[in-house]
Amino acid sequence: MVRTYQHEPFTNFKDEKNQELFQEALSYVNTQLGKTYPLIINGERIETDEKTTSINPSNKKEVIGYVSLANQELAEKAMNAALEAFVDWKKWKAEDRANILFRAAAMLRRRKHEFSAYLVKEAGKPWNEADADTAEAIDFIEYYGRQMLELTKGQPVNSRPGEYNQYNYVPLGVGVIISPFNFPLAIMAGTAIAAIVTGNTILLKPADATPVVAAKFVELMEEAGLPKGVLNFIPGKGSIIGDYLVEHPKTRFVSFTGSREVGCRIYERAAKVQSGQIWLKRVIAEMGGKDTVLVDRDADLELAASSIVYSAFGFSGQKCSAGSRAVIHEDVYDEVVEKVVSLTKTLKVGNPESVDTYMGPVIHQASFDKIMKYIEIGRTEGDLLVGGEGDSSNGFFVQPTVFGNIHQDARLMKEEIFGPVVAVCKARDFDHMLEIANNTDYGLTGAVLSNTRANIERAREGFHVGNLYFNRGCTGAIVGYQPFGGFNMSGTDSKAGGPDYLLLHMQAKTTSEMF
Ligand SMILES: NC(=O)c1ccc[n+]([C@@H]2O[C@H](COP(=O)([O-])OP(=O)(O)OC[C@H]3O[C@@H](n4cnc5c(N)ncnc54)[C@H](O)[C@@H]3O)[C@@H](O)[C@H]2O)c1
Ligand SMILES: N[C@@H](CCC=O)C(=O)O
Repeated sequence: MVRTYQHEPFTNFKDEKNQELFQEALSYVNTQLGKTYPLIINGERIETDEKTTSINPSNKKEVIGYVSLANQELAEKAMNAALEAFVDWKKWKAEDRANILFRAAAMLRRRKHEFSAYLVKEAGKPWNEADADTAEAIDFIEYYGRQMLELTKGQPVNSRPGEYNQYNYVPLGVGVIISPFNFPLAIMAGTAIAAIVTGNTILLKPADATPVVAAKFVELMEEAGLPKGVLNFIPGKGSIIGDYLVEHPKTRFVSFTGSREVGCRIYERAAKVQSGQIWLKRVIAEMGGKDTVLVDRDADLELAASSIVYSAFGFSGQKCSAGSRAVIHEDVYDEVVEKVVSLTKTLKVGNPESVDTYMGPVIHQASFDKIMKYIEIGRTEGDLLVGGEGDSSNGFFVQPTVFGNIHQDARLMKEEIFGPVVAVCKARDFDHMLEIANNTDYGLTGAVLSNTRANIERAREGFHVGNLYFNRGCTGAIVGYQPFGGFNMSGTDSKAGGPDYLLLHMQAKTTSEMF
């Protein structure tokens, strides 16, 4: 019997033994840099002339790997491979599919630090963030494997005398999985695995900046026993193969995680029924956020300050869940801001290969430029309290930045920056705090620091986000504990790591037999 799901514990890097092991993993990954990675279509390795160079965002000169890029012809080849593989894979027993996942999870657990070390090098994640990303990937695999074992039983329905009714779930078909750079292992693996364990076959297009860790994961899934053609690995440019596959008449569903701009584009294009298409495509789209930490007048102010700081600056603010705005009751505003500023000043920014680095780089030049542009906007919209500087000479480093006295309707309060910048806004009372909390197009995460039960209950009902946290920060959802996904322009609220997630990859079939 499969043991009960429990989330993968995080590594304690205060323990010197763990530090040594992680250092060894980094050294090993250093010996692996600069390799080339092919597409994998129906198990066949295909090298293309056009390749993307994946670099270390902390050190632009360091190449993590060269990764082949698919064109439309190869995307078509991958589609055909996935269509063919679907014929057999959909008939596999759920237990057999789940067992491949459980094996993969065990293998990934054994190579945990190695995968995390790739995340340090390719995504610029500090050790603890990399470790959490790998742990979450393991969690998704373990959790979805178990969910499938339940879902395969179907749901009970009533039958009249002489009749036998059944209600079961069947897979959809070929899915296109498009993943973002910021959880290059967890979200890539979680979205891919959910589609596969439910009996679909997939085309996996990883993020442009982080294809190597995805390639390593695909290799691992092959080693775990995944049959050829079930997972086809096709890195490529969104504008070339992304649009092509989203519009393809044989695409049955698209599972996208990324920006609002691209998500909306996919949603619109997938909705158009193409010639030869015999279904309405499903789209799972998990998009951006503009997430808020609210601080009530009676909150624990130390906890409030640390919740603001760690929600804003974890992984350099590059989380859809990042607390990029703080709304503070006017009675405690000055005190909380002072604590936020002094805590921010203690954060060590630098190369994430060093164990004591709190914040590494942002992902690439375009991101660096965008964040620096928002810092300029912030200077005109409020008071720069700390940070504000960036240096992209060797890597893409931006100092953790806090702006105070930002008006509730300022751009810094409304637009996703996706970097280490937090806007702080003063509120008159709890009503005003809730009004500000709901004043964006997004609805992903939020946190409320309060010791007033009535206010907590009002927020529970009236703070319109998919993931709402009380007396803690607004990042760090755990698979199976805090299913994750947002409202409004944050996406389709798919709730990754939740009990309903796999159903999005299946359709229900009713059968009724007369005896
Ligand atoms: N809601 C969530 O669960 C969640 C989780 C992680 C990240 N995000 C969001 O993701 C964004 C950051 O990630 P990103 O910068 O990688 O996002 P992005 O939208 O730039 O890219 C995401 C993926 O879409 C692909 N893509 C680009 N153009 C495409 C097209 N025309 N057709 C198909 N695919 C295309 C990219 O190559 C990449 O693989 C942020 O907005 C963040 O909030 C959301
Ligand atoms: N699930 C992650 C965020 C994923 C998006 O970037 C969290 O809860 O912090």
